[in-house]
Amino acid sequence: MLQFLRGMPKIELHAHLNGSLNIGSIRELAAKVYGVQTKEFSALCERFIKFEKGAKLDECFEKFGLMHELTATKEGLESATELVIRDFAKDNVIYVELRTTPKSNENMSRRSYLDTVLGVIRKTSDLYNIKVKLLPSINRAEPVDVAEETVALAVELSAIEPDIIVGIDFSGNPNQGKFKDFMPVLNKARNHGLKLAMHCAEVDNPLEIREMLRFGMSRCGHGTYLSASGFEYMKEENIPIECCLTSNVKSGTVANIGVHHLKQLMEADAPKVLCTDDSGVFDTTLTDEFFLATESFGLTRSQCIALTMEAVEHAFATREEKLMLKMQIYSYTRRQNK
Ligand SMILES: CNc1ncnc2c1ncn2[C@@H]1O[C@H](COP(=O)(O)O)[C@@H](O)[C@H]1O
Ligand SMILES: [Zn+2]
Repeated sequence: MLQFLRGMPKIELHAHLNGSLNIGSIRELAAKVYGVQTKEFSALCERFIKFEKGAKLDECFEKFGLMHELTATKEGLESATELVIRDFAKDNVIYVELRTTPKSNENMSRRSYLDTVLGVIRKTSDLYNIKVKLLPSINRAEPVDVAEETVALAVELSAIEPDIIVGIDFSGNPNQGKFKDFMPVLNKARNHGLKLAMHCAEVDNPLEIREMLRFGMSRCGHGTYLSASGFEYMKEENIPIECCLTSNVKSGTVANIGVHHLKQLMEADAPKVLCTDDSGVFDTTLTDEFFLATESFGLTRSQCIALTMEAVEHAFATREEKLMLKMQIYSYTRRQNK
């Protein structure tokens, strides 16, 4: 099964750029950014992927600091973006929607942050034979005027790169910031034709969850705390839940893999996609996530293929792109069945 899943062409719809830097790539990047690698740095890396049992979601957000330091320069960000794209391609991901929060510091403005990432995407898609889209992220822990700048840039750049910038991600620590404050800016993005992928119901906040469902979205990140009626609503509206198994277990938003809502979504034939979230922080790959799903819920090969086809349906891609992706997946299944 593992071999079948490794070879399967896969679709990744929920991946944060900085969170997707795996340990090997962090070391590679650190060697570039800092010159030589120290023992202390290696020890730091080891600690970085360790999650104590009973870890809380808040702890995850502290971990991003390490990568943010490595990607604080144009060179660091360029290398990181290429490494992440390379690593997804190595795992036979044929289509990835990367999300990232544009950051400004003494080296870069938010515009140059996005330009840098876009430049690498343009350069590496063909090199690694992978289709890459970009969703600029709004970090809910930051002020609304930062979100406004991000959306203005996304709107402007999507007119220049409509094949790459296709949507906006709403993310950040769900225990910080109020969704309601971001509604006008998210609405603006939507009115400009950008799709909304929103982290929703990652923590138990019924009032906010209701506000988000009323507001609507194209895809829902996590949905770990959706109520029965919330799940029903998602099914009725054909809004897929982006299920990130390892992320949810390690960050403690589901008690254990056995009770993950993927099982419920499969049984209800409700829309869902399997994703990694932060493959670096959570030390996983999309292949690992599929394997975990087969081990935990008994998914068969054909169910894995069906899940992949479902991901194509929910991708923010054009009809032609979806057709090409489906053909690649179909041709893999035909080769396997020979
Ligand atoms: C664990 N579940 C999660 N829930 C909410 N937001 C998350 C997240 N995982 C990652 N991020 C968001 O993505 C950023 C890292 O990538 P970028 O610097 O943007 O590329 C984090 O700082 C956080 O804002
Ligand atoms: Zn996420």
